[in-house]
Amino acid sequence: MAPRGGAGRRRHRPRLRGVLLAHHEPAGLGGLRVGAAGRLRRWVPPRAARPAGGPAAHLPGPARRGVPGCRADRYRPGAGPVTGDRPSAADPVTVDVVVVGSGLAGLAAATDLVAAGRRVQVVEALDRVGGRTVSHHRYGQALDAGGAYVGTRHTRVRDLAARFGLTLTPTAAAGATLVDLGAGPLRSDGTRPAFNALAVGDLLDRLDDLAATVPPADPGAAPGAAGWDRLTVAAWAARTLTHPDARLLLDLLVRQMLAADPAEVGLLHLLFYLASGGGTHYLTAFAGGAQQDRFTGGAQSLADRMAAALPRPVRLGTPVTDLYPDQSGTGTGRGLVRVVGPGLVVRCAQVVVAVPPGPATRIRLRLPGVSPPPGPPRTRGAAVKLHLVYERPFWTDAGLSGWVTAGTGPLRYVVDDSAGRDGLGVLVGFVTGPDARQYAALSAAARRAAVLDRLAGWFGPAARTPLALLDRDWQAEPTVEGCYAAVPEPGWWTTEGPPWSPAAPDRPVTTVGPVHWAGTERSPLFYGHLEGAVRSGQEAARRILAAGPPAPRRDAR
Ligand SMILES: Cc1cc2nc3c(=O)[nH]c(=O)nc-3n(C[C@H](O)[C@H](O)[C@H](O)COP(=O)(O)OP(=O)(O)OC[C@H]3O[C@@H](n4cnc5c(N)ncnc54)[C@H](O)[C@@H]3O)c2cc1C
Repeated sequence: MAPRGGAGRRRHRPRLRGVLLAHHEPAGLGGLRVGAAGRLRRWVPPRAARPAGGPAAHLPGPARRGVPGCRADRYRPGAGPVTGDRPSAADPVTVDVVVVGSGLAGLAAATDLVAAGRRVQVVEALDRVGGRTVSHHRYGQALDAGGAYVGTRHTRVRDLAARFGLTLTPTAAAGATLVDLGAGPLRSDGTRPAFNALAVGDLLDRLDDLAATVPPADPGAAPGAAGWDRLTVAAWAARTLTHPDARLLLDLLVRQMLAADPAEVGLLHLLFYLASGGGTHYLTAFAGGAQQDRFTGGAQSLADRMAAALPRPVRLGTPVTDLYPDQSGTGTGRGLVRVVGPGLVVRCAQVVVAVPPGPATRIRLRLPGVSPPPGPPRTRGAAVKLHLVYERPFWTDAGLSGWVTAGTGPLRYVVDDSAGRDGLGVLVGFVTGPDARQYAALSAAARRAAVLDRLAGWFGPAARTPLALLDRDWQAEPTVEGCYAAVPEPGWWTTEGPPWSPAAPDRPVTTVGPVHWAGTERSPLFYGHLEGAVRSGQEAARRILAAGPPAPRRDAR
């Protein structure tokens, strides 16, 4: 084994401590920071152009350089126990399982495999763990720039949180919410816009009734699947919903839940998502619903703790590029896989590829009989998440909860993530779908003006002077490609999906030979949620363990 902290070791340096956004933001959407004088400073360098060729050419420059955000010293970017500066190493390190990706799916798989005695190496493209969970700490408060909320039914995430000593904070909002459908804000006592109650009830019942006919494990088997898959949600609404309030609410729901335009989403995908996640009421509810709690110390703390508990440090800053059959082994060394990336060669019996569907297609599979990974190949989800930090939650003075639902962009949703009424005020905003694409194209000044003008219109002039305004564009993440989760093109489910069916030989499966695909997009339950990610990782580990103990390796180290 290569010595830890050898010549190639790059120590983690918290060079951007206190800075929210990372280097992989695109040109035109860097991190924004409001200075003491209230002026907004741009501090994130624009995205570098992609150089041609090179071992990691499939990732943009900043991703190869590594993205800061890792806080634990035991992660060793670009070095560590795996060794090697020798992609052709004749005698690379051998483990039982390599897990590609250190999001919650990969870490859940690694945690279970290690608990069962397997030697596991996690390899991560970025210089931090957590994937779509990223927490930043400002003014003593954790700000979740990615996945944040944990629902009452998200039992696997809750179990892991308890196991790793983490606490959850309820997100319940008190006070009136605002609804702005274009003619200025209206107060509402519920969390949903005060629409025509009959139209709303009818819409939600219809959606839930249709979703109840969609088996999450095989959406294509639903009686109406063929027609629903190619029909967009927008087309279905125009055809079926007569009340304008029902159409408007459906539009808002799709933008909120899927971060996509209803004209881009197939009806079957929406119904599957509802069936997978627990239905309209559960998915849109905070108290008692899918947004019941958030991690007190930030959602990334779960990934940080899971990674820190692994015997082998996560190998950071190393995008896996290829899976090769191992040619060097003899006897018991035969049948192994070589997992290769820049400066990385590791040999293993099994591989868990716990990366989102888009990036997964860029890992070259050179193993005989292993087909390209299944999964929605293209995604239409697009999200920018913002945090505005204020000296206090001043909106509560007016009896407001901090919640806003807007019919026009850029900010479609605002929620209150303040720790309490006596501390700092934290508003979280979401820009989704086509709004996110337009927002990302604006200059920094124009983005700031657009956000603060909107908030001032809802909460008054005090909204114009945040201590900090931070935004993160998930469209630009080369290791994710679309958020919150992959939204397949209309027609995908009945032609190529689902991405997990183990039974049907003519369909893609999540395990082919020694390769197991995981990630929230491989989970029939709670697809797109933290819970789906954990379940998929645990399922990959279960399949590996069910296959029996690893063969003894005379070359094992
Ligand atoms: C803005 C936003 C808000 C969200 N809000 C919520 C919420 O409130 N509640 C909720 O339940 N869910 C939410 N989600 C969704 C949730 O965050 C994801 O479902 C979940 O984190 C996905 O975990 P994963 O492990 O499947 O994938 P990821 O977290 O994407 O992890 C994949 C990892 O693989 C790495 N990787 C990619 N390619 C390679 C490679 N070639 N080699 C090595 N490593 C590679 C990536 O860098 C990444 O670390 C949100 C997501 C976003 C973006």
